[in-house]
Amino acid sequence: MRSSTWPNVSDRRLYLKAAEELRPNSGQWAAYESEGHCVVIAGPGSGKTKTLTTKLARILSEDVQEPRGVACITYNNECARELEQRLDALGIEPGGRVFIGTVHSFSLTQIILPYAKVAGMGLPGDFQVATLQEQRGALERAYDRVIARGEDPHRFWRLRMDRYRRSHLKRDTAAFREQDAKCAELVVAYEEELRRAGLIDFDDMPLLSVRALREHQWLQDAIKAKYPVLIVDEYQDLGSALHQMVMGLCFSTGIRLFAVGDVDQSIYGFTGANPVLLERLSQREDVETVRLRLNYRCGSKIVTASQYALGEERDYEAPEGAEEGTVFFHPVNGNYDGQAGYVFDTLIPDAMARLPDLRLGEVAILYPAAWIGDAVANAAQARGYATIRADGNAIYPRSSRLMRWLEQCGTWCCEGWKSGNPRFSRLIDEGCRVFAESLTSEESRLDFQRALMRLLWEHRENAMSLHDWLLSVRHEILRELFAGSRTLADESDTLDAFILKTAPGGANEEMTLGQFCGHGEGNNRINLTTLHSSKGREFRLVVMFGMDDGRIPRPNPNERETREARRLFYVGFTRAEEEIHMLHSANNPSPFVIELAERLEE
Ligand SMILES: Nc1ncnc2c1ncn2[C@@H]1O[C@H](COP(=O)(O)OP(=O)(O)OP(=O)(O)O)[C@@H](O)[C@H]1O
Repeated sequence: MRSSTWPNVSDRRLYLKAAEELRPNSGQWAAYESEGHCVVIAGPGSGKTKTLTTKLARILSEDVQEPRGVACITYNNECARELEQRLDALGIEPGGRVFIGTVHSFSLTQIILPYAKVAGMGLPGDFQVATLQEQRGALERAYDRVIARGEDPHRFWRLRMDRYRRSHLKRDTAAFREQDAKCAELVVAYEEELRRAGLIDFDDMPLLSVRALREHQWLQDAIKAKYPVLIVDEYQDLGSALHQMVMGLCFSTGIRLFAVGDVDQSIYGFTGANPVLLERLSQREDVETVRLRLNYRCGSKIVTASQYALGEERDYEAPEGAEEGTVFFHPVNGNYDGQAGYVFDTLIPDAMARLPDLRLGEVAILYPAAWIGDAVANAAQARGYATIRADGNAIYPRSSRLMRWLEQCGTWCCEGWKSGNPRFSRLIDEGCRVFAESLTSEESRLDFQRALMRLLWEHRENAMSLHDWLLSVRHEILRELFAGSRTLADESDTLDAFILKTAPGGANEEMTLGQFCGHGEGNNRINLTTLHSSKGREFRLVVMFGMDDGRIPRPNPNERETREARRLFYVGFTRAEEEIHMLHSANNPSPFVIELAERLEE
């Protein structure tokens, strides 16, 4: 874990330098200087994350004294990963005094695991986090008990039940019982089935935490003692549970809040997120609200066009002297395989000729759904382009904390041991976080450190079979750590599924350790991801692939779905710095593309 002298002086210099970049922007500077609750609401590329990370560094260095710290909550593991990278550039690593993670992991690691027993959450001492299989079983049993109409409960009820659970935090209200009575019964039965098996699931985590916080003022005080400041990124996408938590922790207990978000980038309504909560927060009198207008990311033409992409007027603009940027349209005939071929045979080579210093790592191809990405990934592979894929069909989920840690360990074996990137101490720190439940004593952490060093040192070979490497790590390091953990069952399944893919006869049997961690290509791989997962990121050149009617928006959308699809289109569009390429079927463009082209024509 991090030593107590952190952040050190050189780190301070890093954030002070970053702060100087905020100074000319009066809004960013006001947020940086804020002393009470502060909410920054602003459009894409306006520096929300930059302001948030610089402010976090300042708070740690100047406001919050050891051993107290700061909790920083964001939407999903991808966003957490992005934040960690940006904080790393300011000399800040998570761990010790800084929590960076999702609302679920905050609830689990900071509230449920330490306090479940004393707060009387009604969980057995050895409760476990349910695997997907266990959740399915609980839903089937609950469905048979209270509905039993012969439908497939996963297909017809899962989403509906999840949304209901997330939007109704209290189980003892008339609204919960009556708004959708059948669903309410199913929720109660499902939660009973889980508890009967000694399990909690993902959605239980914030729900149980909010309930416990509401019931016990001492619990709120305990969280405040550890984290006197709460920082929230992407507030618009965090649902009512987090909002309730913020209301209690910040406005009744006095934890200081620093939150950023953008209602126009709210794209997770289908999971129960509600952008109105952010507006509501900003209207409070005890909150300083800062709005930002400049978009530092996108060229000036792209900033203007982004408002056509959103379909609403905004007063955003690029800073003076910004490049223009260009919007390209590519109507292409044929199926997705053919269109993906066009990207690698024509679009990218042309772009490389126009922008000779463009690196592949600065290019992203975004698509509306992971299965569409398969066509892109296959076309790239067939033409020898290296890619890095971060959607649900990637060969392993990049959002998995364990897999990220393994990637880092692999990088250390390939070149990191020589270059110090990543440092070995970093692997240990992150490993201690992932396996916090098993590594509870100084002695166990030292054993872990020794065993990991021995294993990685003996496996420093880029060309070695990934399968052999994974098996060794699984066997010699992870087996015991998994056994001592109640929360890593899914991570362990993810790893085992990946090990199977790399086994003889598996789809990735040829994969080497070097390929696994991108050795030799470094960051020089084209980024492939869904529009959803592109949130918070930026690239010099963005291709929006599959921008067809029926894909975005989906067929027969209602008004709410159309609005959310439009915001998704806007999120993808605003990832581009210099060039944005709209690729669509020649005879079936999305209505959003048509409107964008018409307005640009005007
Ligand atoms: N004051 C500034 N001066 C120069 N560059 C800046 C400034 N503020 C932000 N930037 C740059 O603008 C880009 C966008 O910043 P950032 O990612 O923080 O924006 P954001 O508001 O979080 O965007 P989004 O909501 O689209 O994810 C980054 O490259 C960042 O370094």
